Amino acid sequence: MNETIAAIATANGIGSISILRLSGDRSLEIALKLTRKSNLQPRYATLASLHHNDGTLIDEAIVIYFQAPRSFTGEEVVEFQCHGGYVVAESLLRAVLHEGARLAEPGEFSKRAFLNGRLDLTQAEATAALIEAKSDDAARILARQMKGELRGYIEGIRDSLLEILAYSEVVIDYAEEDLPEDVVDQIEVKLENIKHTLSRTLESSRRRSGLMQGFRVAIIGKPNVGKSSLLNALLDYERAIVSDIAGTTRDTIEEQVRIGTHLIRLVDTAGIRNASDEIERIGIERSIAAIENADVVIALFDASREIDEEDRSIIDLVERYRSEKPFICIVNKSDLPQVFDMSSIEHYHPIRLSCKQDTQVLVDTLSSLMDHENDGEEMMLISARQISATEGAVRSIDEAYEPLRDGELEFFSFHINAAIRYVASISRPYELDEMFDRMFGQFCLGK
Ligand SMILES: Nc1nc2c(c(=O)[nH]1)N(C=O)[C@@H](CNc1ccc(C(=O)N[C@@H](CCC(=O)O)C(=O)O)cc1)CN2
Ligand SMILES: Nc1nc2c(ncn2[C@@H]2O[C@H](COP(=O)(O)OP(=O)(O)OP(=O)(O)O)[C@@H](O)[C@H]2O)c(=O)[nH]1
Ligand SMILES: [K+]
Ligand SMILES: [Mg+2]
Repeated sequence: MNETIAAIATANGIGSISILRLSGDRSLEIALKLTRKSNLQPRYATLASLHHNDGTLIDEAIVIYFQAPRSFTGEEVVEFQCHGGYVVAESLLRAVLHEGARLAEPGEFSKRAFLNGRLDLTQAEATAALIEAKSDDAARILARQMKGELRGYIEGIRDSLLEILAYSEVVIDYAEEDLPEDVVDQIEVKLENIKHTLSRTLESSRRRSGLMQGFRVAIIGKPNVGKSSLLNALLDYERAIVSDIAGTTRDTIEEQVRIGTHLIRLVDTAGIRNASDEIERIGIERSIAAIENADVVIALFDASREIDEEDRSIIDLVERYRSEKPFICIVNKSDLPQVFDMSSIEHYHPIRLSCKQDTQVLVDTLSSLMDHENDGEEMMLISARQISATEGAVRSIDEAYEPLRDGELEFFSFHINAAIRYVASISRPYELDEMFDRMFGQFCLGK
């Protein structure tokens, strides 16, 4: 008999309804006691009065019984939908604890669902992330992963690697001779495909990492072009200090803002200046760091001043990095007399605007750029854990080629085994049995 766990599943605070969940062997028994009913029909919403042991009425609530294994955790589950607020659900919780349930640890319902094979780790991670998602884009991908999209992808790769490993193990154990040349070629092609798939996933996950935490948009430009003014305009409040003194912003400022359905992390940097002294040099380095850490870069120029050396060092940076990431060139202060020579940046398709008046044109540009970034339906890894495991798998596959060609199948198996473990760790642990099932199932070795 396992322990029956209980928790209030809804947020703490005033709301019309709260849900309390029970999971474990004694869930039904406890529910029957509180409802004073003789039975609860599985998966039916039943209106019932709930009572404490001493007969005090707790609430009138909706009760739903999920009979094992057809429940979220795979165990016996009962849900109570009671009245909200601070008191009722707490009182109900005390009642179920009194009947022998214990308070669940954080994540314990999901842990049980995982241990009972209802969820794999990608689904558990996606569920946790979905609850914290900050944008529609992230939520869309996470909802699909919660339903098993990434799980299916990982299982497919695990299966292909397992097939290769099982084959290698059979040859090691039972074949007298080396692998024929064409078989080596075939295995190599299969490995190459797997590696290619994983590498593409890694690449697109890194490229689109902004989806989860918000796209980082860095604003660079020489002093006084209006970087902080632009940040404030996009945020719609006076976050950064703005003044006509060059070098007002000394440290990097970062703030989140929603643009359309997207979440953006805006980064205001110190103005880039020619490296005449130590402090200014640090300013340049900070801007380069900002570019390198950004998903999108806004390069800002000042329409009311002549183009100068400082602008040129910005243009140099645009030129240097623009093949690596999207740049948006903005010529600010369009409300003032226009002095800036546009021809020097014409081929970057600059946008003219005034931070003092209207930044909508930039908002639209950013919005369509983000829409475009999210187009890809490629598989996406959502955590550092998943990424490092995938990198490990690619590394292990790389190390497997040489022993395969040299006919050293023990070493080959060793590396494929490592690759499987890496891939498996993303979803659910690998068990040796799976390989044996493959080996004996597929190759009919005796009976
Ligand atoms: N009231 C309530 N709402 C909820 C949840 C919950 O646990 N309770 N969920 C909690 O996260 C989410 C829904 N996820 C769920 C996933 C599986 C099962 C479930 O009973 N699965 C069974 C039966 C499947 C079926 O009948 O189609 C199973 O997998 O065997 C329930 C909820 C969001 N909304
Ligand atoms: N007329 C006009 N003035 C602007 C506009 N945008 C910014 N300014 C002014 O330009 C000056 C510099 O603005 P900041 O936002 O501090 O410029 P910055 O690029 O952050 O400057 P540093 O942090 O010193 O590098 C301030 O006096 C702003 O009021 C604009 O669109 N039109
Ligand atoms: K300034
Ligand atoms: Mg500033």
